[in-house]
Amino acid sequence: MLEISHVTKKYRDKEALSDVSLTIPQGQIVGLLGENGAGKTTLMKCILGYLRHEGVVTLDGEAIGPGNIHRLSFATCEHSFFPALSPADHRDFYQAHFPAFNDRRFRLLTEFFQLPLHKPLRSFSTGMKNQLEVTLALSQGADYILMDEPFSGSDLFNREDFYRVMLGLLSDHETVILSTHLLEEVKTFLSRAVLLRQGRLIGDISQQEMEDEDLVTRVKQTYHYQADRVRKALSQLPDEEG
Ligand SMILES: Nc1ncnc2c1ncn2[C@@H]1O[C@H](COP(=O)(O)OP(=O)(O)OP(=O)(O)O)[C@@H](O)[C@H]1O
Repeated sequence: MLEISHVTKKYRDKEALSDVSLTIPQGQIVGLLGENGAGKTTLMKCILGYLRHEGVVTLDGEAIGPGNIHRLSFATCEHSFFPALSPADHRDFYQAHFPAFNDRRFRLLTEFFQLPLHKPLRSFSTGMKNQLEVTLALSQGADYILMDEPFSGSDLFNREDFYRVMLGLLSDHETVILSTHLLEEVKTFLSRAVLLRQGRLIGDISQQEMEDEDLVTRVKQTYHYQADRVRKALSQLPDEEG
């Protein structure tokens, strides 16, 4: 059980997270949703202990630290790997550091994404780098897998097929916390959707609620989506551009 209690994070005078509390049991696929700048990445980094913050994050009652950090993995869209090393080099590094590393899963996912195993990452496209991030996060042997917009740069077919492969791979004790803007694509398989706005937790939607009401409609209502903002923007164009 991951427990986030009263987490507040300030970057100088900017409050990026305000008193966020959330309990995430094992086995859920949690969508972390919110507008640009809502605090999704910041929350993931606070969970992982990468950022100093107020409040407490615990895993099965223990603060996140050297004794349990291996139980969390992170696929970041900021790219965390060594550009001169290949996927195979990264696999060796992970195998040496994470006793529960799942090599079968690594091979399956690198084959699925058709990632060249022996080329340095500097020769990879953005989508390929993200795919390796996801592959390693899912192969580490963690039971809380955090993914921050993992599909940016991946084409539609790779994303849709990947969701299916991921759902087939995950075991009951694995939890995925997935930050994404691709609501339409993920709404069918989320077990829960957590909504952030301006650093505050403003919604926690269960699977049952998502079955009762379309997630995209609910999100638009929650964020007071301004349906006429496109018309307003276009109406400000001079005639010759319109
Ligand atoms: N290193 C930083 N220094 C100062 N402010 C920051 C820093 N990182 C993030 N912020 C601010 O904190 C807020 C939350 O940012 P964060 O990256 O967590 O949002 P996000 O929900 O992940 O956004 P996006 O969907 O655009 O990736 C934003 O206002 C952002 O400008």
